Amino acid sequence: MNPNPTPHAPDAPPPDFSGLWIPLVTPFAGGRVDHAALARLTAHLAPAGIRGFVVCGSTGEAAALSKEEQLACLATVAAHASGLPLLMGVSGSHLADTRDWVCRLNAPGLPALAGLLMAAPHYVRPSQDGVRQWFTELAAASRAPIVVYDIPYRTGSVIARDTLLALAAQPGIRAVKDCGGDPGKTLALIADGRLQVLAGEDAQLFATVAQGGAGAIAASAHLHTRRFVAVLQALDASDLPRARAAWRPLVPLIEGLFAEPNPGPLKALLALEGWCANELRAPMQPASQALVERLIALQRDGDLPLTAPAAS
Ligand SMILES: O=C(O)C1=N[C@H](C(=O)O)C[C@H](O)C1
Repeated sequence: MNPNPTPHAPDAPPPDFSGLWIPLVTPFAGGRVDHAALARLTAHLAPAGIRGFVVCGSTGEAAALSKEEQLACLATVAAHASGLPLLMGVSGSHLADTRDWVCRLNAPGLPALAGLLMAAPHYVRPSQDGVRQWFTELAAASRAPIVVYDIPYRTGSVIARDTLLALAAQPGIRAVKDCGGDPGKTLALIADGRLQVLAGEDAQLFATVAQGGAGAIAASAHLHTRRFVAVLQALDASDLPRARAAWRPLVPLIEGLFAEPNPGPLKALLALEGWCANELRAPMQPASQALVERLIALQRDGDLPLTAPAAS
């Protein structure tokens, strides 16, 4: 495993996105980004065996952050990530504006990015030709390689299997975060082998990696981080009994964390552990009390006590 994917360049070795990536929450306090909490959480998670961090993904409530806030989050995470690689979330629906943002993220003076986690254009629902143009033009504008974020239930844009396979021919497009909800597409991409397939639905982590996927981007892994890493390591070692034993206790937790819109339930548990306030930006809402109580009971009565991530 290459420990530190390098920015894309024609003569550079292909970057390696395998392993576990944590899409960080963005802590808020009194309506502002709480950089002290973000720094503490980043520093705490970095030594847990993860591959790296995603800054400003959907879990990071990027849609509710200004561009300046996003750059400030990137700076804070870069300063506390112990040199781990960083992916920056990028989304939009205005091609020229998004290209400008991609260029800005690649500018000298900003933390070097291992890649951009790039969603299909949201709301506008272009044809597959339009989807291809979106990724092709943005990849061409980026020095950092692209991880295609396939998440039709958030964007409204389906990225068809053939479109992903066509995009795989482009040197700047190297991986996919798979939330596509199509097991056949997942398997076809793994079999094709040109794009590294990262599970983007936490509940799919085991199946995707067992079938040959390269890793996962999983919000749940803020909690019990070392156990998530152990699942991937056991799968990598083809040790199915060990992988299953590590995985099964995580499943009810993952179900609970996604029973209401992410990152509401996750932030509630992180707040109970003292990592951040239980605060989201509207229109996102904190998790319901009923779900929080269910999650607390799950942790209290199950195999996974609610503890600080690095100690789990
Ligand atoms: O921010 C992310 O990246 C993730 N987002 C997904 C979502 O909420 O749609 C969940 C996944 O765990 C990672």
